Amino acid sequence: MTSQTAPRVLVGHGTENDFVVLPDPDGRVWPEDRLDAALVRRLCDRRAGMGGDGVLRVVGSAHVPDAAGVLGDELSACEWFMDHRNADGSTAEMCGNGIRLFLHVLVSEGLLDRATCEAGVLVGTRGGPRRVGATADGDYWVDMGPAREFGAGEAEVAGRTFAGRAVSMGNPHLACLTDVDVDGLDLTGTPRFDSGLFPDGVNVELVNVLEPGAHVRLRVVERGVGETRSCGTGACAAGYAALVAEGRAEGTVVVDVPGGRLSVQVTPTTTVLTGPAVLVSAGELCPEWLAG
Ligand SMILES: N[C@@H](CCC[C@H](N)C(=O)O)C(=O)O
Repeated sequence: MTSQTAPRVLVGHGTENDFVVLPDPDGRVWPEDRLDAALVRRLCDRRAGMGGDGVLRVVGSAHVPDAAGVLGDELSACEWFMDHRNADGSTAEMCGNGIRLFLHVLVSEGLLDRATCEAGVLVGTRGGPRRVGATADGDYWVDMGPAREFGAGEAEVAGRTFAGRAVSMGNPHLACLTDVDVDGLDLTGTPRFDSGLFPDGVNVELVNVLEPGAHVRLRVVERGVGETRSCGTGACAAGYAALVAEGRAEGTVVVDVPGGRLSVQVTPTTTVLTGPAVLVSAGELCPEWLAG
């Protein structure tokens, strides 16, 4: 079979935020009109598809029509582009767990050598270029740039109202520090929020502080997905909010999520997220399923 009839597909996760990964180096396997929102929803379906919180297309930036617009002068510095889709088929500007898995896939698929990966590379995203690299112990880090706070807001979720900070990590977040035990919340519903503050929707983080400015527990309801077991950009927003609550502009915060543990290092100009990336399986999509 050729790649035209049976495209390669991988499944992996970062702290159990899981993704269907589609290698497409020269952009010929999954052009925009083929990988449309309906197919993304089918791929992410946990019963009738591969199953995942989203899709990551691994594509050369030169083959993404709108890459020049988001990467500007740095287009040529970003050989690769993380084309991220949420499970509902929508696109997002950034994905902190996904971009670590993206780098892991570049190496495992032989598209990037390990030494370059360890040194760190710029990857294009719809939120702009992000530097990503590997740690000596096999984890991955990504520099998201500074957390940008743009107001205060509220979300109604689990029958309660939570107040939080509106924070952009490239994508929008409402990071709510709360004394309500987040482990006891039913997060199956859709959060209500101020669409004036968040015209493009929002990811809602509910955060218990375990150690002020140093350690938090997080649950998250993601835009375009629902509750997930982890959100890397959400962890960054939560880490930033936990530090600001202590009057600090920098520090390192351990973020426990249902799917594991992440580390977030904040300075006024950078937010470095570190955590694992795990590949679970690799194979081919069945042409019969694709045609269905
Ligand atoms: N899980 C991701 C974020 C994915 C995008 C998000 N749902 C959005 O729409 O902004 C992460 O690890 O950051």
